[in-house]
Amino acid sequence: MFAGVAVAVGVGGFVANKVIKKKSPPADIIDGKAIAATIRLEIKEAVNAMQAKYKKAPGLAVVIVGERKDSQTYVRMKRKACAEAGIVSFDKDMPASSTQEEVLQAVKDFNANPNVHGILVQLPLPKHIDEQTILEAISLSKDVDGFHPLNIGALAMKGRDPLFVPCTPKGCIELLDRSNVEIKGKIAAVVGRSNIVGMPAAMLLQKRDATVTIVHSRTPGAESIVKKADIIIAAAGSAEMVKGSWVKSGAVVIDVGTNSVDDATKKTGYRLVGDCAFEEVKFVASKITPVPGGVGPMTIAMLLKNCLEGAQRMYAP
Ligand SMILES: Nc1nc2c(c(=O)[nH]1)N[C@@H](CN(C=O)c1ccc(C(=O)N[C@@H](CCC(=O)O)C(=O)O)cc1)CN2
Repeated sequence: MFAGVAVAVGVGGFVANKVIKKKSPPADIIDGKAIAATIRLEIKEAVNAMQAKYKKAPGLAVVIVGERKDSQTYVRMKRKACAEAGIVSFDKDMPASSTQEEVLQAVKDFNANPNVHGILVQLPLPKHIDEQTILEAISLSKDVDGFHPLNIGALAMKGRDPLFVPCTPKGCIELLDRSNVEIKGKIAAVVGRSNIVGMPAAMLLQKRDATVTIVHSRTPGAESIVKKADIIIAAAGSAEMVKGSWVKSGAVVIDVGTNSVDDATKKTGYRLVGDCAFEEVKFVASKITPVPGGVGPMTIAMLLKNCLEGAQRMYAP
């Protein structure tokens, strides 16, 4: 943000009023990587305690269908995080040619396995498989992604709580809480309305007594709506869409986007950017998450947390 400051400037005995544009100091960075690391240690301790008490470790089934590079990276990260936390991962890697029946069977087998407390099917699935059918086949009590319609339905209802909350929106709220950002009574804008992030994030904010508007690709005057918000969750999947001019001075900005843009200066040929124009927004917001290193690591930490909670419910209901 630029604040206009009127100062008296003396030039050779002549004093004139001049407006100097002074840049606000940059926002505090909400370090999702560090917060996620702390949470993962907390989970590891809780897993050790569960081992000591029940002689059981939480088990997470991770199903991946196909060879998408990004999905393989995320699944590798999830399995590594499980191993570090003492959570046993049950791996099911299926070729892209797998039929819907075969994927359904994998889910049913994990539903029936008492050592599996959480089942995650990495999205997106190949086009010939109906995602919704697969997600609805996951046992409610093992739905660690929180994508089952009954879990989503409970999230939408006043006075009801789902068994599991989707990991990325849960991570956004955890980032706000651990950064001492008050949610109650605040105006919030969620940019994006996906089932995985935007819509559940809006419901979570509302459950915490924020007044929430969801802004999407068909919203007229999106900028002026976002500009009223004290808390912005940007989850549109559109690189650097939220500009500095969209953000109210002092707002808290949680950027969920991970968009890769070409960058010839990088060894990889690309770099990751969020849904916010970070270099502009950081001079307007009071707190902001970076990309990478903001919400992404929290998605995995929350997956572990959901799996632990699922196992705890089974052994100590
Ligand atoms: N079954 C699910 N599928 C998908 C989900 C999900 O929650 N459940 N979310 C996304 C992808 N995702 C997890 O699966 C995910 C995305 C990003 C990150 C992350 O840590 N990103 C890093 C950058 C990593 C990189 O360099 O590529 C960051 O932001 O710092 C973790 C998990 C879609 N599918």
